Amino acid sequence: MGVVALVPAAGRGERLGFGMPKALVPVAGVPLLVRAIRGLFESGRVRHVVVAAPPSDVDQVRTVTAPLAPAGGAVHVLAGGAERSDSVRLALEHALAEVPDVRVVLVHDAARAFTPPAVVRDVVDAVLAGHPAVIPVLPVADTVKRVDPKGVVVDTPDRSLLRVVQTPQGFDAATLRAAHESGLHATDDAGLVERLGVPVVTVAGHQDAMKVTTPFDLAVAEALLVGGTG
Ligand SMILES: Nc1ccn([C@@H]2O[C@H](COP(=O)(O)OP(=O)(O)OP(=O)(O)O)[C@@H](O)[C@H]2O)c(=O)n1
Ligand SMILES: C[C@](O)(CO)[C@H](O)COP(=O)(O)O
Repeated sequence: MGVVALVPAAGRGERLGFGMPKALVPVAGVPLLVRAIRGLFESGRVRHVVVAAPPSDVDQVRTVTAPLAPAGGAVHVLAGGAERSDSVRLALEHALAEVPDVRVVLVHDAARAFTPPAVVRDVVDAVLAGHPAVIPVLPVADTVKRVDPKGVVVDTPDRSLLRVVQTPQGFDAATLRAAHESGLHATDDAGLVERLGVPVVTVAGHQDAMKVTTPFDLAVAEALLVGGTG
């Protein structure tokens, strides 16, 4: 099937403030990165994962992730870059060079460690059905304002047309490669693809796929586990 998942995991986790790279922070004893990779493999759609690891922790990441791979698959680990987009680009280059017959590429934040495997399946299946770019999204629950640089409200966008964007984001391999070779900048990979004029379609995300960014998010993640849904 040729599905490879890139996992940017090289962030420092400064907003979490745990004193170690966020991907290695344990929740109930299991690092976020390990949970994220397990979810990808449990989807049944992914055999190869390429992790962009914190440069200081590449060997440790190799040790903890190697046993996670299913038969016939592998977890590849390399040093990530200065920005998330650099980490994704490095992982993509590695995947295209080292993993045979890559047709679909997922990009999945290690920080979205509790993403249900069903979301992974839905994204992969939509790409395999012919969509070049697919992202999981949620509706916006709050009223949203645009403000000017002084914080004065400019207007109130129609929130029925707004979505919160999660990962994994799925792409056909050629589309993602073109996006990362474009020299453009965006805060997510779909943002690069959009700017190439390629249509990006949405599937339903899940609240458990939240990005663990702050200590509050970590507390929510721990509560999810206690509640048995994480
Ligand atoms: N140079 C970077 C920066 C981020 N990431 C990854 O991109 C994902 C989303 O980034 P974010 O949640 O913002 O993580 P951090 O950059 O670690 O957060 P902070 O800004 O608080 O340091 C994370 O899995 C993170 O590890 C990465 O691979 N390489
Ligand atoms: C890719 C992403 O998780 C989609 O919501 C998000 O854009 C990552 O942003 P960050 O600022 O690099 O955490």
